[in-house]
Amino acid sequence: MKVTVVGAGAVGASCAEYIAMKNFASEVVVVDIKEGFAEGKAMDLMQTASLNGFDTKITGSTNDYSKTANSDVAVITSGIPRKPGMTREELIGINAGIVKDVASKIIEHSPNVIIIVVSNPMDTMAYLAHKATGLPKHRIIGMGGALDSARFKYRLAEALDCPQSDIDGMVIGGHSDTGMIPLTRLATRNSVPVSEFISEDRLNTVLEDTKVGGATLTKLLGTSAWYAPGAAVSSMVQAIACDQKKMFPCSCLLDGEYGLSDISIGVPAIIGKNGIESIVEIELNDAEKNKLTESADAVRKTNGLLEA
Ligand SMILES: NC(=O)c1ccc[n+]([C@@H]2O[C@H](COP(=O)([O-])OP(=O)(O)OC[C@H]3O[C@@H](n4cnc5c(N)ncnc54)[C@H](O)[C@@H]3O)[C@@H](O)[C@H]2O)c1
Ligand SMILES: O=C(O)C[C@H](O)C(=O)O
Repeated sequence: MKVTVVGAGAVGASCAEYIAMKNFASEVVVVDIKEGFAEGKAMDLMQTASLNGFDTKITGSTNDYSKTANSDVAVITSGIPRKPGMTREELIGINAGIVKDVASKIIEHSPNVIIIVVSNPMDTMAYLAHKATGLPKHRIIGMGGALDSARFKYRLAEALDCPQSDIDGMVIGGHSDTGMIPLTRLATRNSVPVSEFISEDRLNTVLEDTKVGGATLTKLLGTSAWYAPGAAVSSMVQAIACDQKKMFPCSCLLDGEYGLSDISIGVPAIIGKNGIESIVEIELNDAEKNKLTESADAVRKTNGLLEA
């Protein structure tokens, strides 16, 4: 399994590191536009191999996509991150051009690749990658829901004062401060609804904290987060590499599922060797359906900016 990671910045490097640490890929090629940066990150990471016990070969390249040839999976993290006080949507002006350019270069050298889009605003960037490459819809996946769900579980475990491993929960909808839909009704602690353990008010606080999870970290760090994003991407790459058929909420190009079409937005999907193996249509109640419609309207509004 050969994996390309475009963008050797905070998220790209974290993603390459977690992929290597999980030891399922033979090769990771990191690409960046900044001269020598990807080569430097790759060398630094390779010098952890004997310490951390992995055999994955990590190499770096300054914008030479021939090095990425025949990648099975490519992760797009290139682009600018937000600063405190910004929304992800404000990044579209710079990131759209970068994602479009990078996606075309990737498939030029790896025609059978599965692309995972990370750059923000992620749902719109995934949609753009579909439009720019024309790849079959199962081969472009946006990463957002896996991260948002991990943050939801973190917040739930904090509220219930229990280990995160006791918690199950999922966030669907757009990967934005207002568009995320943490499915509190379906969240459980060892199969028991979390509402049995905490009050409705506390659950609402968990919901709101989850939605602004990225903004909270951006305020603390001065730039956006990278450890959990890198870990979330590496889990999705592993699901493809090992054909795990694992369910992740992720941004999928919809064709009638959940009553939505021609939009990429977070819904549960089975991820395996073909990328998106299938989309899982769970029964939502009316309130959840309305939230998904509102979230989709907001993503469409951002998609509209691509034509501007
Ligand atoms: N979807 C998510 O859940 C999620 C999570 C975290 C971050 N992000 C997004 O990921 C992106 C990267 O974040 P970061 O913190 O790693 O930023 P960063 O600034 O640390 O790294 C971005 C890297 O992209 C490189 N780059 C820019 N243009 C390029 C091009 N044309 N080709 C190759 N490389 C190029 C830069 O040189 C830089 O090294 C941001 O848009 C951020 O908002 C998304
Ligand atoms: O918050 C951001 O801008 C980055 C990313 O989308 C995140 O959720 O961490």
